[in-house]
Amino acid sequence: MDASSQSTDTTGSFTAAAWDRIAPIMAEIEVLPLLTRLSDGTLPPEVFRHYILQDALYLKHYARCLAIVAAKAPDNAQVLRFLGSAQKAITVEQGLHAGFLTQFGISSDDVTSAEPSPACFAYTNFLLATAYHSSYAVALSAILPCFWIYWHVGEAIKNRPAIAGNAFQAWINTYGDPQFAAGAREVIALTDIAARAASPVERAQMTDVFVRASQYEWMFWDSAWRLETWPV
Ligand SMILES: Cc1ncc(CN)c(N)n1
Repeated sequence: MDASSQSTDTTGSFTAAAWDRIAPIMAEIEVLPLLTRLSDGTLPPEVFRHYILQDALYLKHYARCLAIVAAKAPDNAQVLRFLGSAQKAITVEQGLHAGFLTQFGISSDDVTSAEPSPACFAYTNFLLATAYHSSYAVALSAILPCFWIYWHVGEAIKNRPAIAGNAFQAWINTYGDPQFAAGAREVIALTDIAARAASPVERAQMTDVFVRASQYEWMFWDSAWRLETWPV
């Protein structure tokens, strides 16, 4: 599936070029065992438990990154648009997490006391550092893969034949939901607006952080599949 098949006309835009740049990463994401096994319902529960617990930690930091990016927006209209799409994404995902945490026997104490995996720690720290220290345009580009890649993956899995009794169906429904797609589309559009106002140097930084965040998306799923913990 390419960017345009998701009915966002990004032709010739910054985001279309950025999406092309991550094509090799997307090809690797599409064959990740965690996602293929989630899609056919055969993912071992301990892997999903690890993933969803790490994801709860991730989203806690991600929500703060979104707030920082919103605060950097150049005008009130963009602050409000960005906060709206961020709020939409967080609310949808919080609903999903609440259901899964219960389904997989994870308490709020487990979430509070959990240690981030190396991949989760690296990704969230990269996003927080970029949000704090970079311009609005660069920070926005760093947080975009989180929306866009999940939208892409959710859409691709949703379009496969549904497996009766798939324990992970709610995950597929959330990221395949038109509401999630709408939030992602808005952030893509805002990123293109920011890119048009950015200098060439800033646009190069935007591409760099977009690629780096996409690499971290791959690493996050891969690390959960390996039940990654700190080696020492
Ligand atoms: C690691 C990660 N990346 C992205 C998403 C989708 N917002 C997520 N839930 N978790």
